[in-house]
Amino acid sequence: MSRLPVSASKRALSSSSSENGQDFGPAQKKICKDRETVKPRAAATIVGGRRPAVGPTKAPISRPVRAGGAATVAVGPSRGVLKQTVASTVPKAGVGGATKRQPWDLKGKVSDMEGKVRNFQTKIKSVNQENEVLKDTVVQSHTKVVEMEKTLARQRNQISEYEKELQALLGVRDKLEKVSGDKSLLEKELSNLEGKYKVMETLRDSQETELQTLKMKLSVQESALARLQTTLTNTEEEVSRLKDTVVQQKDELHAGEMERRRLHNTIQELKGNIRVFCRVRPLVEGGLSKHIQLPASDNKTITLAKTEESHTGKTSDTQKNYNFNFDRVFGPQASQHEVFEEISLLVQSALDGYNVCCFAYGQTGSGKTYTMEGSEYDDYRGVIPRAVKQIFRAAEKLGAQGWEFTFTASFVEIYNETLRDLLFTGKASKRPEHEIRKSTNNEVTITNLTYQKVSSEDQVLGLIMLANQNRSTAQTAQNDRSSRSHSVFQLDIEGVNVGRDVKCKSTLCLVDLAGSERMLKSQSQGERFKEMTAINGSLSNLGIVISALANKESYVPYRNSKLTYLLQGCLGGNSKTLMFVNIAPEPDSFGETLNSLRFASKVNDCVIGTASANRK
Ligand SMILES: Nc1ncnc2c1ncn2[C@@H]1O[C@H](COP(=O)(O)OP(=O)(O)OP(=O)(O)O)[C@@H](O)[C@H]1O
Repeated sequence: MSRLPVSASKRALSSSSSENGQDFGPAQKKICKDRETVKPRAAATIVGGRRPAVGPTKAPISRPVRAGGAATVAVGPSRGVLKQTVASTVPKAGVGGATKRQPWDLKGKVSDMEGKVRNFQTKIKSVNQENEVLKDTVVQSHTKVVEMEKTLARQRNQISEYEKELQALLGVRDKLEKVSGDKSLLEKELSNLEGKYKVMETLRDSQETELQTLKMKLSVQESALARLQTTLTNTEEEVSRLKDTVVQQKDELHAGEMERRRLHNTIQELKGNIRVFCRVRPLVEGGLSKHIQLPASDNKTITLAKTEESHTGKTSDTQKNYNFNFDRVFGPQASQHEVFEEISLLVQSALDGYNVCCFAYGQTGSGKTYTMEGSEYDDYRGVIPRAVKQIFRAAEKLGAQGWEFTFTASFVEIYNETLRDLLFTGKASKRPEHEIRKSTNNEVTITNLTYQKVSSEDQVLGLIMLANQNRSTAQTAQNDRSSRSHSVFQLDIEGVNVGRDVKCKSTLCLVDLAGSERMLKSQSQGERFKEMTAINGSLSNLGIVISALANKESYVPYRNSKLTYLLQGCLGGNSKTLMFVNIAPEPDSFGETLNSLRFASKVNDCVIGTASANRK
């Protein structure tokens, strides 16, 4: 039998049956009573929280169970209950069929059939009731489903909101993590800063202590300063007095300096504006040969003694003496220092504004270069380096009196009447030619020559070395060239005393002449002859010029040789001249020595006019 809800016709059948209640009698009433009692029993089943033991109830009843709740429980009476109810209403004998009707017992059979019909009707009723209950349950369940869907939708909305919130919270968490990272960094920094702060505090404390100490010192020094200021005021007054004195003394000093120059010059004039010193070189093995005699008591005389053998042998050998007097004669033992002492006064004159010329004359190997240049070792330095040293030292001292000096150096060689710049540093192929020029104010200059400004002794010594290199290069090309050429070192000196408006200008000229030995014309040829002619010409012209100056002749043949032309400014009226005559002591040099001494003696006899300083 179907448990689906009973169709309307069946329900009508059932209700009609019910309306015709008399068909069922008390049994029908019992069923109705049962229906009233069903609900409380179903409710009792709910209390247990378990599905009621209704037995084979199928889909229509069981579906609402999914929702759980009271609807599921209010299923209505179980079939067991119904069966029990029906069974109790049907008389056992008729229904059970235990007793088989006789074929003829039609009445009995009808009665059984009626009993069966009643049973079925009761069942139908019960099912209908059950269906009603189920319908209610379905409606309730549906309502609940709708509510639950709404709830579900709300909850979904809520969940999505929660999810959004969660997303937002995740962002917050990231930020929080970052902030916590920053925080730990800041904490570290803070701890560093705290450490530094502590150090600073310690430092501050120590500095405060130091400050206190300094304040104390300051107050002590302030009182000292006050005392010093008083002293300073007194000292300033004293200084001002002293300054006046210094100015006065400077004036006196300047006057004294001018007086010194005047007296110095007077002494030089008294000594003669041209002086001749004789210097005798030692023999190679040391000492002196017999033919040269230097009286011990006197350092101004030299005697050349010549022994002439008797030709006949009957008479004894005769000795002929040649005596010469000079301003000074230096023996073979004389040191470079001793020699320079004698001419240092002349060097001083150069700074005072007088032209000074110093030259060495003598045969080859007699010691001219040794006298003028010497060697690089201090004790053996010659006239040129010593003069330079003296000049720079004296200039420095005069600086304290307001003098300022400028120095210009040049170094020239005269070989075969040709000029050669010994300070030239360019290529040999580009060596320029030189000419001597005389300006309108009688100043002699050489074209294309190196005029080097110098301000120290070392600088000049460097130039002398350069000149020697240039000379030795030429020497390699021609043997003994240096012996056959004149070398002229010139230092132009310009001084100015700005405060006193005084100027001076002079030239110190130091000359190493070519060897003066004479050669027989028959012995010299070609270049040698030319050289000899040039040397002899220039040296003899030097003698002629000095002699002309001494005799105050109207014409002085300066231009007859390059040497005298170049030395024009340093010879004559406005200059002081010193000549070294160098002597070789070997007996075989006797002739040349005699010639040299004779030449020097002539020069020594000359008195060249009175020198006047080049002052403006
Ligand atoms: N007074 C002296 N004391 C010691 N040695 C000297 C003296 N004079 C010269 N001599 C030495 O004699 C040698 C020749 O001297 P020096 O070269 O100066 O002669 P010189 O006249 O310049 O010759 P030259 O004309 O060839 O240049 C050198 O070795 C030098 O050192």
